[in-house]
Amino acid sequence: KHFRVAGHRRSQGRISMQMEVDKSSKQRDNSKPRQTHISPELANQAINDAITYSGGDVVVMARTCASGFCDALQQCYGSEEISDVFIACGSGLNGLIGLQVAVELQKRGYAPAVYAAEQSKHANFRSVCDEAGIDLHDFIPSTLEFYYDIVVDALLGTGFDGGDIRQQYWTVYEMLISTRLAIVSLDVPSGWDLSTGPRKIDVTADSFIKPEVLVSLEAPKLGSNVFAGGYHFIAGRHLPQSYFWKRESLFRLFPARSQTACSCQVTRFASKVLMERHMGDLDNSITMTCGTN
Ligand SMILES: NC(=O)C1=CN([C@@H]2O[C@H](COP(=O)(O)OP(=O)(O)OC[C@H]3O[C@@H](n4cnc5c(N)ncnc54)[C@H](OP(=O)(O)O)[C@@H]3O)[C@@H](O)[C@H]2O)[C@@H](O)CC1
Repeated sequence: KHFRVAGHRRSQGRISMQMEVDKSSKQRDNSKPRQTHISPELANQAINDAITYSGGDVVVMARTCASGFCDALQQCYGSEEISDVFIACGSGLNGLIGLQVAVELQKRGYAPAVYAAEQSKHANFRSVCDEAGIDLHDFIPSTLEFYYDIVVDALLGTGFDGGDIRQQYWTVYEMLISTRLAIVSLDVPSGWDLSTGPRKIDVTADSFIKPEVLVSLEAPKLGSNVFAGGYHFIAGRHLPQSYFWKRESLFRLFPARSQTACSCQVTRFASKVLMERHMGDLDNSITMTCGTN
């Protein structure tokens, strides 16, 4: 229901979707190359501006991001299909949003459990989890794959320094690399470089996180260009698209801005699956095209 389709029409055996776009699209300068992912510098600036937009309150910002993240997760894994969600949180804002994801998922009928790798810089995880009735772990259960259906990766985001993963994170990081459960990553898959994605050394060793779903916040980061999972959403959109294309050339236009809902999916495969869900059973022989791909 969050995938806003303005209308569709059949022509020459194809269905083309017209998606709502920001009014800012009318001001685009088409002489500049189209850019679809933002640089680390702009990503970090966007964090501060998103917080300012939220009245300077990181918890308010985190809740908005969490709500959009949960919309995305729910579109891929409905609460009637899965129940137990293991959420790995780091000490920064990424982890704070992970905590808010747990609270939101609990309200939506899932059974989330939180793992905190390190003490948070932003919240008292114990009191939030106790108040919401959410399990808080300080260890990774050896039976993880037996008890949980999916894993949320909210460990390291744009604040990852690009160096070796600190020792406190090793156990959970190893789990995220080796688990057979599907991973839903928040903003940036943990350990990925903001510009290039998984580091070369990790790719060579085939030792990096491969999420099935990626939920970018505000805008996709350059490194997510190499994301090869099935579904890529954007959520937590505090800032208008014009914010990005004014600062960094042109930005791909996404469907109309919504603060809480995940408002589009970036991956082609996801488009087809989601459109099928939204439009009912479709003839498989019909090729679908989507304005955002
Ligand atoms: N982009 C956007 O548009 C928006 C982004 N937003 C969100 O904000 C997040 C960024 O928040 P953030 O700055 O708190 O960074 P994040 O990644 O959560 O924390 C990093 C933590 O990890 C640690 N750490 C660092 N290196 C490490 C290492 N090698 N090994 C181990 N640990 C390491 C580091 O510790 P420190 O070095 O500081 O002691 C710090 O505590 C971003 O991901 C997104 O979710 C929203 O605000 C909305 C707009």
